[in-house]
Amino acid sequence: MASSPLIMRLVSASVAVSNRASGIIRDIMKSGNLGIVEKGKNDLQTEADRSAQRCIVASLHKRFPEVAIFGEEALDPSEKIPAEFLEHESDEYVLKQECPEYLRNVADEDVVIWVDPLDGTAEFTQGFLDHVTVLIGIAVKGNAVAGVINQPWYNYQNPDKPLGRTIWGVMGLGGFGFLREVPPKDKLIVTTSRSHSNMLVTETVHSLNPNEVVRVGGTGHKVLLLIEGKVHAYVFASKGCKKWDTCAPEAVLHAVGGCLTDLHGIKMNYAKDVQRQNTGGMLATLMNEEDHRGIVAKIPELAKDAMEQSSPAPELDFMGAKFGQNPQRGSNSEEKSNIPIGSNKVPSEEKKQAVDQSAVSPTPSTDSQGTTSSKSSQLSDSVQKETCTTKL
Ligand SMILES: Nc1ncnc2c1ncn2[C@@H]1O[C@H](COP(=O)(O)OS(=O)(=O)O)[C@@H](OP(=O)(O)O)[C@H]1O
Ligand SMILES: [Mg+2]
Repeated sequence: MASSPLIMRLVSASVAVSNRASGIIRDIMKSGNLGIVEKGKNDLQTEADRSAQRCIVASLHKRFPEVAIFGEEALDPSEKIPAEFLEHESDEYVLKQECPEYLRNVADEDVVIWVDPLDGTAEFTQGFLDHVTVLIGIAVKGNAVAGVINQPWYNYQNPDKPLGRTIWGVMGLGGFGFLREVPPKDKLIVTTSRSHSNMLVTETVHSLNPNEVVRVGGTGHKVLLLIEGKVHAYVFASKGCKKWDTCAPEAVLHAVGGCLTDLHGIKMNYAKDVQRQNTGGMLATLMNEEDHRGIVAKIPELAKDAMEQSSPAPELDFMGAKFGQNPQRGSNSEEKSNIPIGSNKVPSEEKKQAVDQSAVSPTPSTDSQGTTSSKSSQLSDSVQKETCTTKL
């Protein structure tokens, strides 16, 4: 039997290796020996970040030696990797899926893999374990086309259910491993950073007149909130986010018809020679291009002036569609056998709901209803509620 196209082999290997990395992260937390190192201001690294990266990069490199892989952590490439860190298996369910036509002949040299072995390190060290994700993003000619988001502590409050989950997606195929709900139509819920906030980050969020602000850790976690329909937009007016933070989340968003751009509305470039920082800030939505651009238009000039203009990825010929015109969208389930988001096999009712969602037109609120968090003093009067999930 002919082997699957490179992209599907990469995704299936990434799903399997993300599960192993997730187990390593949980084991290190259980051991209580986090080995915290301060890389810079407000920038931590733990033994879990290091070990998870060793596992992911070594496993993928062994199987795909010609593919460029960049991980967040600067580690010694010559160090010996323990045998139990190497994942040799692939996810069979991924391999059974059909590769979208436009990705069938991708060559090794067209691909860059961006790895954040533990997104949300600050929250990890503080015990906000459900904010943690493992991110493996796959870019083709600079475009984020496939990604895996593994959440090691999903279901931690429900011991009857399996701990952890793996969400993955391929642009043109769909997104798998999660349930999507239509977000509320009569309000605007915005998510942003919990641990890397400042006046500009906060003011930019408030300029959108949100009814609710959800401050949680991790880029992966926030994009999960977006694709599950718990928030309408993820806004971050900071240059601090890096390519390994955004590549996998952006790819999963693309797979379900969403988009991630800088605050000027320019899409990110994930080619191997790009600068690592997303200096244009970031905006992610699961809206159509017009609505996404509507949010971009509301970002204040002050925030745009403070951010650089990103150099966009070259246009990828995606089945004739351009950025924001990804026709895929639908519903999904945690069960692997269920219909993937983005599949053309989406039932019509689910399709309708999803289309309705894309037409969300936020109603600005003018009354202050009080807030629920200690950050409440920073909120503008229009914000009714600010939330932060509880510690384990
Ligand atoms: N220096 C700096 N400045 C501003 N923002 C930054 C910085 N470093 C990382 N990030 C943002 O931090 C989040 C996750 O990053 P990491 O996975 O590297 O972990 S850590 O929390 O920073 O330790 C993620 O966002 P939040 O979790 O929402 O804060 C990144 O976008
Ligand atoms: Mg990160």
